[in-house]
Amino acid sequence: MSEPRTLLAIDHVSKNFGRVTAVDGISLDIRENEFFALLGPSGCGKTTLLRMLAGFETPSDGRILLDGKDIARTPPNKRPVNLMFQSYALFPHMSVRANVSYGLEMDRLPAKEIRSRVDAILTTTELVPFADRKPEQLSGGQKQRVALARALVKRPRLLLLDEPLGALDKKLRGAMQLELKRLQHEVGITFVIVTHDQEESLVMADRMAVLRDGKLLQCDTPHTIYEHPADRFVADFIGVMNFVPGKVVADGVVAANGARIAGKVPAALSPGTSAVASVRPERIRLFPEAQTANRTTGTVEALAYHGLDLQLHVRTPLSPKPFLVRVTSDAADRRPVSSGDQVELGWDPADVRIFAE
Ligand SMILES: Nc1ncnc2c1ncn2[C@@H]1O[C@H](COP(=O)(O)OP(=O)(O)OP(=O)(O)O)[C@@H](O)[C@H]1O
Repeated sequence: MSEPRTLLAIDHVSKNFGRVTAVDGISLDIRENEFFALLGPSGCGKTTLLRMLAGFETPSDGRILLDGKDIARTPPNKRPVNLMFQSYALFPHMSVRANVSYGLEMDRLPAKEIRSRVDAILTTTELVPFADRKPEQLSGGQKQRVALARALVKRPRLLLLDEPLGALDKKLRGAMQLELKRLQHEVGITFVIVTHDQEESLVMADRMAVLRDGKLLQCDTPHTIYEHPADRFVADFIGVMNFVPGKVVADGVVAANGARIAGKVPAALSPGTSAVASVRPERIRLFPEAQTANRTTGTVEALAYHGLDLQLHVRTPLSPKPFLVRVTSDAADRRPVSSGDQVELGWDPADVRIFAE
């Protein structure tokens, strides 16, 4: 397979607002035709970074290269970049078609070309039946698609989306996540989306960057970030993780109560240092086979059905917080458990991740 081409190179970019460093020396490459997510808790600097890509903020330091050309100081309207706002910013008095045509009319394109481009994008976004309606006559999801159509019709090299699904209810969000991904692949435009919703990035992104306090913690595929988080913060922020605090030994961590959790110790952690061993809820087995290396017993404190799986909270001697364990409903049916039961838990050393405290 050929190497993916870099469309946008963010090179040691920082942004200070007075004494606040909102973005702190971030470098990352975004590839052509990629669905890329910027993710992090509130205040981590993701919106500021997006605004610098759009041209609404100028970096205090560093370069932003689009196709190798530094655009850090190019005004927004001179960049082949479009920003879709969370509020959609549709013109209320104009029809869907007029909203979508507007940008091309401002660019003074020939009427025939405008018509064919607008028709094509209305079809892609499944808005043809609503072309003559005003925004107030549309549902939230339809408005979102109009905003998207309006941004895409200009054929930007890069489309920036700031919390694009933030205004939608949970069920519609799920549907639109898949819809957005489909559209992105269909139009072949690079998308950079900002979100604080880790589930959303896992579902949609080809690759994602996790930010905290203006710094880049990890940039990779959702799968790698989920399976091999760079540090404890990422492990905790993405998905659910069980943590066992303790001290490093050669081949694992010894918990406070003396139990040993076997796992691969990162080279940077020398024996005797404080660390946490961690394991995902779906990697834990109830009533494991005898040879399972890591095991503990605990008491079921609570259980909740989530359709396909059952989530258990199990109090163990390993950590102050109950372990979260996810078992399939099938497995739970074969050997039912209820609140108050004593259970055995087991997991493999290969599923253990060890981090500095
Ligand atoms: N114009 C500004 N002047 C001063 N400080 C700012 C300005 N814009 C952002 N900041 C600060 O920079 C930091 C990063 O803000 P930013 O909006 O980029 O975060 P965010 O990750 O997008 O957060 P949220 O998810 O809450 O929108 C915050 O501490 C914020 O208060």
